[in-house]
Amino acid sequence: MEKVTVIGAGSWGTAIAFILAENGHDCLLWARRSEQAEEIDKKHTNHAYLPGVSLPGNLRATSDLKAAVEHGDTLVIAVPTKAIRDICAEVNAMEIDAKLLVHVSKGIEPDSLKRISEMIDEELAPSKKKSIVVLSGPSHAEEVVLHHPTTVTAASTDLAAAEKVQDLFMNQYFRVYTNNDIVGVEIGAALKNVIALAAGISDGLGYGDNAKAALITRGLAEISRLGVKMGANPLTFSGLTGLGDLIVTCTSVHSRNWKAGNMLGQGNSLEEVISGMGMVIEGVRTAKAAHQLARRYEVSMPLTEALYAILFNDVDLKEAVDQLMTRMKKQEMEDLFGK
Ligand SMILES: NC(=O)C1=CN([C@@H]2O[C@H](COP(=O)(O)OP(=O)(O)OC[C@H]3O[C@@H](n4cnc5c(N)ncnc54)[C@H](OP(=O)(O)O)[C@@H]3O)[C@@H](O)[C@H]2O)C=CC1
Ligand SMILES: O=C(CO)COP(=O)(O)O
Repeated sequence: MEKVTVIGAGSWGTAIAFILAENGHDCLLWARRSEQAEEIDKKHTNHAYLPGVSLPGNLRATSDLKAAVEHGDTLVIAVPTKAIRDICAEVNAMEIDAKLLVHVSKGIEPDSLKRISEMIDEELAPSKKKSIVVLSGPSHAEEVVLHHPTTVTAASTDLAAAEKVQDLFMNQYFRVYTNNDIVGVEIGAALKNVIALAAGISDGLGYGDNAKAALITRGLAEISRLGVKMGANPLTFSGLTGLGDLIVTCTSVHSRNWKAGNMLGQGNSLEEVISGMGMVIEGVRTAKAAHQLARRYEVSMPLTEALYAILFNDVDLKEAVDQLMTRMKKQEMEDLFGK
C-alpha cells in the first residue's frame, strides 16, 4: 500500500483517485472547495463532476493543500493546464521531502509553448521532486468509474519511475503501458483536443463519417509532423496517446472538446459554449499554443489553423471547410515527417 495524493477533484482527478483507492492505496484527494472535499470524504460522492457514482469508502478528501501534499510520497496533479503553475508554486513553497510527480493533464501553455512536464519542472525546485511521469491515453472518467476496460501510457525519461506509476495504477480494468517518449506523449495528448473540437464542429454542421475519418487521419498527420520536429518518436503517434486518444476524443459523447465543437457547429458562440460546459475545454487554449507552435517550428497544420481562425478570428465555419477542401493539390504522404 502506497501513500498517494491526487491534486484536483474534477472528473479526472476523482476517477484517478477512485482507481488508486480501489487498488488499496492510501489515497487522499485534494479539492479546492471545502464543501466538495467534505462531500467526497463523508458521502463518497462527487455530484458535480461524476453524478451517480459511489466512490470507494477508503478514499479520503481534504481542501487543505499542505496536509494533502504532506500525505503522499507520490503526487498526482490533475488540474487544468492553466492551473498547473499556480499549484506547483504553492507546493514549491512548502517544506517537503522530494516527491514522485505524476501529471494527467492535457494541454500546452500558450506563449511559453511549454509542455506540462516542462512547467512542473520549472516551478518545482530539485529538492521537491524526484522524477516526473505523465499518465495519458484514451480514458474518459465516466467509463473508468464503470470499470470499463481502459488502456493508458505512463511516460517518463526515467523508466523506473514510469514502471512505478504502472504498478500503482494497473488493475483488471485499467491497463498501463510505459513509454520513454514524454515529448510525443504530451504533444499527442494536448493536440488531439484541438482536432476533437474540429470533429465536433463537423458533426454539428451535419457532416458525416467521411468527414470524421478525414479529420482523424489528417489531424494525426499534422500532429505527427509537429511532434517529430519537436523531437518526438514518430511511432508514439500511432499509439494510445496519439491515434488512441484522438479516436476516443473525436468520437465520444463524453468528450467536452467534441461537445464544445458540436455546439459551435450548431451555431452557439464560443462564450456560450464555455459558460455552458462547467468543465474545462482544454482544446480552446491549446489551439492558441498549437497555432504558435506551427509557426515556431514552421510546420503546416491546416486543420489546427482552420480551428484557430474559427475560434479567434470569427471565420465562418462553412467558409473554413471550403478553404480546407480547396487548398492546393498534394501527395498524401508529402511532408509527413517534417521534411
Ligand atoms: N475528464 C476526463 O475524462 C479526462 C481529463 N483529462 C485531463 O485532466 C485535466 C483535468 O481535467 P478534468 O478533471 O476533466 O477537469 P474538470 O473541469 O472536470 O475539473 C477541473 C478541476 O480542477 C479544479 N481547478 C480548476 N481551476 C483550478 C485552479 N486554478 N486551482 C486549483 N484547482 C482548480 C476544479 O475545481 P472547482 O470544482 O473548484 O472549479 C476541478 O476540481 C485536464 O487537463 C483534462 O484534459 C485527462 C484524461 C481524461
Ligand atoms: O482526454 C480525454 C479522454 O482521453 C477527455 O477528453 P475531454 O477533455 O474532451 O473530455
